[in-house]
Amino acid sequence: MRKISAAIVGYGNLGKSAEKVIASSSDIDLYGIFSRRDSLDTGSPVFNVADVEKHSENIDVFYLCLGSATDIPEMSEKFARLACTVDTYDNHHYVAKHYEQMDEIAKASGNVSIVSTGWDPGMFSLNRVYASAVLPNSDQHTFWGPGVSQGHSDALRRIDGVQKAVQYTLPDEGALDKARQGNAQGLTGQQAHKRQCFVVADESEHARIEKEIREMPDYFVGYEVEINFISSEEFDRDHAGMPHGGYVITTGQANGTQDTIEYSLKLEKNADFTAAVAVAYGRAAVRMKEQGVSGAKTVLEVAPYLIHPAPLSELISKNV
Ligand SMILES: NC(=O)C1=CN([C@@H]2O[C@H](COP(=O)(O)OP(=O)(O)OC[C@H]3O[C@@H](n4cnc5c(N)ncnc54)[C@H](OP(=O)(O)O)[C@@H]3O)[C@@H](O)[C@H]2O)C=CC1
Ligand SMILES: N[C@@H](CCCC(=O)C(=O)O)C(=O)O
Repeated sequence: MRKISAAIVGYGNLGKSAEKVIASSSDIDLYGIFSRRDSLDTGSPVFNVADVEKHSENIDVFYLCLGSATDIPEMSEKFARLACTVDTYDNHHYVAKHYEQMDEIAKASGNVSIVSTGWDPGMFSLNRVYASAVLPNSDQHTFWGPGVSQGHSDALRRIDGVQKAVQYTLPDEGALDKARQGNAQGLTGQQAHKRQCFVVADESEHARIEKEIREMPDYFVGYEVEINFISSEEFDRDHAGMPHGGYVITTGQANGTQDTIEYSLKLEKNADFTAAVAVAYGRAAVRMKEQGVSGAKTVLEVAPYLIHPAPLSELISKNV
């Protein structure tokens, strides 16, 4: 069978992880990496994003490993005109708008754009829907962390004057217990998490940067936010890891009897897992296009077998 020809767009944490996942996927070849920078520290072919049209005939799917805060809204449409795309866009507030915009372009170009893959949105979205479908009057809560949110860290790094930054999402353990016991009705995500930031910047910029963080909609407004300015040395020493994870907890009743559904992830490196999910969805994008589908799709609309490298018959006999 012909291998899928894939390209990575953006070579940050996610792009680097996607490169490794593709290298270990026997059905996918990496055509190259498109970046806004001219040179990257990689053995893979590197091209400038400005030249993408020259290469697009050779590419089945673009993995858009770009930041959600500003890159995806500004750059994703161009790639959907050229081939299938997969992204991990995670600003929940604007997912529906992003989906609509990508749908229009992907339909017009005859491609499939799978939006907002990864784990949240992504695997957690699937689990929220599976659980609420079978327990319709349930109480459902999502908890993240403790761990590094790449989306929030990227948003911090987009602030003028920020040299390095990371954001840890810290769940309220008491709220987590209450959700497991079915006693957390009305609890919001903002009440259940604290956002802890470590930022490297010139001292003269601290006050302005702190204000911009606290006033950033969708990412920080409404949360308890802790901001720590630290030295570049301390940052490199203490904040190199990228663990994360979390839970989707659903409690409710089926026919008057009590049920709890819990899906959990414990990730040593957020970027590696997120890339693994995105790369799997690239398979689905290419297969759906071959089946005559076009337009944008969320993970809710992609049949599970389409993301798996094994044939459907094998999956049925082993797993059903
Ligand atoms: N849905 C989900 O579950 C998840 C989603 N995500 C999403 O993934 C997005 C990307 O995260 P992440 O990879 O950590 O973000 P990064 O900040 O590491 O990378 C974002 C972009 O910045 C550019 N960049 C990276 N490093 C440098 C550098 N040293 N100098 C200049 N530019 C650089 C790259 O583009 P270029 O090569 O063009 O310069 C890259 O594509 C997040 O915004 C988040 O929304 C992440 C985890 C989970
Ligand atoms: N989209 C997240 C993954 C989900 C965790 C999360 O949303 C958070 O920590 O706030 C990320 O970018 O790391």
